[in-house]
Amino acid sequence: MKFGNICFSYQPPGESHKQVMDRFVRLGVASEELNFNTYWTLEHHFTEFGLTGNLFVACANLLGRTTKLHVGTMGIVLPTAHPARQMEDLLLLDQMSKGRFNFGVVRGLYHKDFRVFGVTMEDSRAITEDFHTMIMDGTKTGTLHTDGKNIEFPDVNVYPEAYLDKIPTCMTAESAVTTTWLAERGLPMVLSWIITTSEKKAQMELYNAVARDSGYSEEYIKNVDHSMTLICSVDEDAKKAEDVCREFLGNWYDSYVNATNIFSESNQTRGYDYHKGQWKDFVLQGHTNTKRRVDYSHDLNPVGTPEKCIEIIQRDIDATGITNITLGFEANGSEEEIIASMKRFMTQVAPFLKDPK
Ligand SMILES: Cc1cc2c(cc1C)N(C[C@H](O)[C@H](O)[C@H](O)COP(=O)(O)O)c1[nH]c(=O)[nH]c(=O)c1N2
Ligand SMILES: CCCCCCCCCCCCCCCC=O
Repeated sequence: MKFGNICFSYQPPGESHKQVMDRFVRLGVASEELNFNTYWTLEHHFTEFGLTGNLFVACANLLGRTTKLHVGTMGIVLPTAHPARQMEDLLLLDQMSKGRFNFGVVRGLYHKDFRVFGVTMEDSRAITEDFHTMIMDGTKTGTLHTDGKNIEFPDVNVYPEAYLDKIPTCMTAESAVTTTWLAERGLPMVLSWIITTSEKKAQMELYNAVARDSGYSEEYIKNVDHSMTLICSVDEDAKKAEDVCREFLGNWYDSYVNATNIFSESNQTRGYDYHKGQWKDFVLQGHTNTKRRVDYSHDLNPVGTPEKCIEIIQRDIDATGITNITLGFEANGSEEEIIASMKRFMTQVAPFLKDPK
């Protein structure tokens, strides 16, 4: 069983960038002190939704301040930077952290990122698949090679060479297309926090079926290091746990929707059907009302008493077989509440979670 802390570096109303960034660093150090295995960062640009635009820089700082903690990205928006630059950054962190960096990637959801970095958003899937393959192959051979479909450059040796024989990587998967692509390669998925247990189970069943058809053994499939993300607040007083997150999550969810234009009815961007369909379902369920959206989020995630948190997480473990659990304590708002929830999780929840039945 592995437990991680995921930190958005979201700037809530009334907080300065300095306060957000100071907390971001302190939560990373606290994660090691409280014996979390991992600390995860997210890449967002140009809005208050996330202040960490360069995750290699953010992770370098946290890896430099810690000695055991594994630090990962969840994830690098692969299509928006040159693969040689990303591979150099990856290899430097792998070497300098002695293998404590996890290269987690996403294909991106935010139109501003693509507009500013000069990439066509509708090409995000093809570019992500291309760049991820060339970078991970390059970490093994030392040479970065492109077939020229999405980017053109001569074969280059990229330094330093990898510290680890196999650098850990993962990719966030919400749609069946990404799930399938990862399964065909036996690569780890990061599952969403805002889908039901049965949807997580179905996603794992799809992955496992495609991985089998792609020739991976049952033993291999059983040991792929998938992770699931969850929002977490633990308190003996269930209502307090819910209320302490409510204001923060209400603002965060609004900021999320405002940061991307993909959910707008007039948006015609191809390649995001899953997200558009999910949002349409949410609208039909009344999630344009922030309170209802937060209520739904609370129903799906471990927010409440230790017993409720154990029940919800164990349900997902048993349904998916995933034992790499990444939690968003940041939803608790203040550093005091966040740390308190992290401590209660590690003493009153984590020790009681069991491997899948
Ligand atoms: C847990 C988790 C974490 C992230 C995301 C989503 C989820 C569920 N996404 C959104 C991401 O770019 C993308 O839209 C989907 O996650 C992947 O969609 P597909 O499955 O490829 O369709 C995301 N996007 C982004 O630009 N920066 C990020 O750090 C993240 N992190
Ligand atoms: C500051 C928010 C606290 C809640 C953290 C949520 C943790 C689980 C979800 C992590 C990914 C959410 C991604 C949303 C879209 C990404 O750009």
